Amino acid sequence: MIRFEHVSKRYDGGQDALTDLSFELPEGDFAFLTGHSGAGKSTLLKLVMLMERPTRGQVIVNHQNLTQMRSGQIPYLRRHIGVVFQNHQLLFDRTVYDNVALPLIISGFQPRDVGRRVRAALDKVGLLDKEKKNPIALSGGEQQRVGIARAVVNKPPLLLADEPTGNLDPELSEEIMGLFQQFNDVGVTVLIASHDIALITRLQRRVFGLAKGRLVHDGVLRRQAHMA
Ligand SMILES: Nc1ncnc2c1ncn2[C@@H]1O[C@H](COP(=O)(O)OP(=O)(O)OP(=O)(O)O)[C@@H](O)[C@H]1O
Repeated sequence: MIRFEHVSKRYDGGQDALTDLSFELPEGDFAFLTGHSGAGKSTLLKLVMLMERPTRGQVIVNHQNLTQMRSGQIPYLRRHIGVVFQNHQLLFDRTVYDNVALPLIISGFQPRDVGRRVRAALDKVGLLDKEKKNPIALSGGEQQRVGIARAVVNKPPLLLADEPTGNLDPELSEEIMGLFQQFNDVGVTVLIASHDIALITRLQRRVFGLAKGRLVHDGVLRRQAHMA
């Protein structure tokens, strides 16, 4: 689903954010991306979404080589990628329903299909009864679940998340991870950037570790390693 081949990224006037990065995340996999602040996690996710372009190397997403993709094709690529952010970027002057509906309206869905899909997405994250509320009236965990519903409402085959549990306590973080696992169980490929080593170690999934823009770990983190 995602393949990086010798990818480097240098921002204008900056140092290398990523250096000679190669890895593959097959369709249907679930993996974490971890590393210190500034290691390059967000940059990697931005390259997958084509919010940034690599300085060198190839990025292949969903069978498409992004290096050759023209700007006009980017909205089509993004339609197949759901993204969840730490601060969930919800619109606080709209209802929960409107927030989740937004990607469908942008994609030109018919109103009848919008309603059906929005409710299906809210149902999956357990918020069907909150559709008329303003997100400001919801707890942090519920707001994050609205962000997840919005990310999956288009039924994307790939779900990316950048620190999705950054503001949540351990119990809510587990709940949110449980939701990502449910989407993975039905075939969605999931890649989550997170600092939360304790949570990542508990979940025993594949972990890509970045340090100073280089891949320094690829595999499940052993519990003993975390305890040491
Ligand atoms: N738009 C930008 N312009 C210049 N440099 C940038 C830009 N975005 C990121 N960087 C630099 O690239 C490096 C990697 O940043 P990135 O945000 O990808 O790291 P990160 O692992 O996501 O960090 P954090 O955990 O703090 O979010 C850092 O040195 C950062 O300062």
